[in-house]
Amino acid sequence: MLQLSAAQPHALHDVAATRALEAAAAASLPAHTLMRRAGAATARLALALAPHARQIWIACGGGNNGGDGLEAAARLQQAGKAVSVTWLGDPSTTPADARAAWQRALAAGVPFTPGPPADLGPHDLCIDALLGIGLRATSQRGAAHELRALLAALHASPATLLAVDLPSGLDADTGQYAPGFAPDAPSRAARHTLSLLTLKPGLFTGQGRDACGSVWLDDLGCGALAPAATAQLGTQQQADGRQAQRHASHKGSFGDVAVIGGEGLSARGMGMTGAAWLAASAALHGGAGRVMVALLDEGTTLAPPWPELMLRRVHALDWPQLTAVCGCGGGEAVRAVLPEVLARAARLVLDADGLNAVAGDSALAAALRARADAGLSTILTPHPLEAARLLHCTTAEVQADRLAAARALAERHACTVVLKGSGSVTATAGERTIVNFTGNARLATGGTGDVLAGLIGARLAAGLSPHAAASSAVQAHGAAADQWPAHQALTASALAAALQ
Ligand SMILES: NC(=O)C1=CN([C@@H]2O[C@H](COP(=O)(O)OP(=O)(O)OC[C@H]3O[C@@H](n4cnc5c(N)ncnc54)[C@H](OP(=O)(O)O)[C@@H]3O)[C@@H](O)[C@H]2O)[C@@H](O)CC1
Ligand SMILES: [K+]
Repeated sequence: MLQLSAAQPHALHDVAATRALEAAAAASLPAHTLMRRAGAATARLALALAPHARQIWIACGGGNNGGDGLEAAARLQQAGKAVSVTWLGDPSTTPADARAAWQRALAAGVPFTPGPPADLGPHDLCIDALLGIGLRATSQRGAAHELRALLAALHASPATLLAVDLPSGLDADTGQYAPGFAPDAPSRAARHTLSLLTLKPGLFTGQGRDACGSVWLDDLGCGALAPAATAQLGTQQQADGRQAQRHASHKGSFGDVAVIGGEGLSARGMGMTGAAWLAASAALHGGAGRVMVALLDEGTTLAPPWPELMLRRVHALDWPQLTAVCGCGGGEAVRAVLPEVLARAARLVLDADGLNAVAGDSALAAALRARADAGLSTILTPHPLEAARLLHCTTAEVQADRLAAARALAERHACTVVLKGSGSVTATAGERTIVNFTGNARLATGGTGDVLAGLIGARLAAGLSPHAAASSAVQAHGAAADQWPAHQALTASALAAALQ
């Protein structure tokens, strides 16, 4: 068993791949072995998480996820713990593995109760074994009401919560709760999830991170049988331009980045030059050799906030040599320069208002699509609303399946897509989709998206492939936030300066 960290990448398997592994493993092992291992792993983690728990309440559903809970109950009872189980199953209809586990729990003397003990406290433990990967949009046997009542009790309890396989009601593929399953309020209790056999993508994106808390994996001894991963959690740390180059380097060795954005105050009375400066600062601190800034503020001449930055007009950019980061604070002014940017930038990171402009203009969308045919690389960095505009759907539809949305965008525009949000997703056609595991809610502050765009630009300029540049920058950006001192405000400009 291991506790997940961002230190190394992990394979992710969707439900179909996990089911295939489960079938292959079950076929090669004596009956009930997998569930016994699952129950043993759950009991082991329960004892490690709450060694002094006075009470352990296990809520078990009528399927095999409930069977895992029953198996754990038997073991915890044998270990001398005060366990109680609420089981929604029916011995005549429950799957064979779960029925065997129920019999073992009965034989071990586990007490069965209709609901949770009245006085569960913060030092106690609840185990959520209501629903695993067998979640369906609607239940067929009508136990749904009872199940939701037990889930509400788990969510409201002050006790540490350990979810078996995944938090009940969470879709393992998408990271979205099925309707009616999400907690009413964020929990203050500690949360852990013990993923069994495989790690599923839904644990790490959308609502998954908040639902799961700390994630643990036990492959039940079947890791060697695992099929090809369907996605990947995290990525290898990539050497950026500075580390990859030889001692005899010069500023041209690390690539040029040109940030194009920052609508001026005079255009519509809303100055957005800060976004361009932030992206430029991130590119500079992220290792770019030279950083140019082309502000969309015709008529105004501003001194750059750092002397290393070079001001340019868009028409004076040396397109074949540079990586363009376009759109940060671009407002409406970016629309006018996009035809040239899309046609000429050798490498392009398109962000924010650049994406909105493409979403609303079929000629720009066609120009974006044509870049791939011309051998020009492009990375799009939408947040969910921008992705929805590009896909001509709602934000809720994007969030309903973030991996699918990122893949659809990558396919449609023949480029790399970073779909931002909790568990950012990097997708490129023909590459393994990567779900990011770094970052936290402190990044939800103005300007951090501009910083990310600039950092991606620096890595693309340094020669990484679009997929590697995007995924490694997302990981480094999140890691910088994870390492941020608790007592220090996280601002986008400080984040840009702290990038490595
Ligand atoms: N077999 C093995 O060897 C291994 C299996 N493993 C474990 O099995 C888990 C998968 O088990 P599974 O396939 O039985 O599905 P599971 O997650 O228990 O859900 C089915 C139950 O949920 C119910 N239900 C569904 N939707 C509902 C809804 N919307 N609202 C309300 N109820 C709903 C459904 O009720 P029904 O709709 O049939 O009335 C049925 O009772 C997996 O996650 C892992 O933990 C591991 O131990 C590895 C070895
Ligand atoms: K569960």
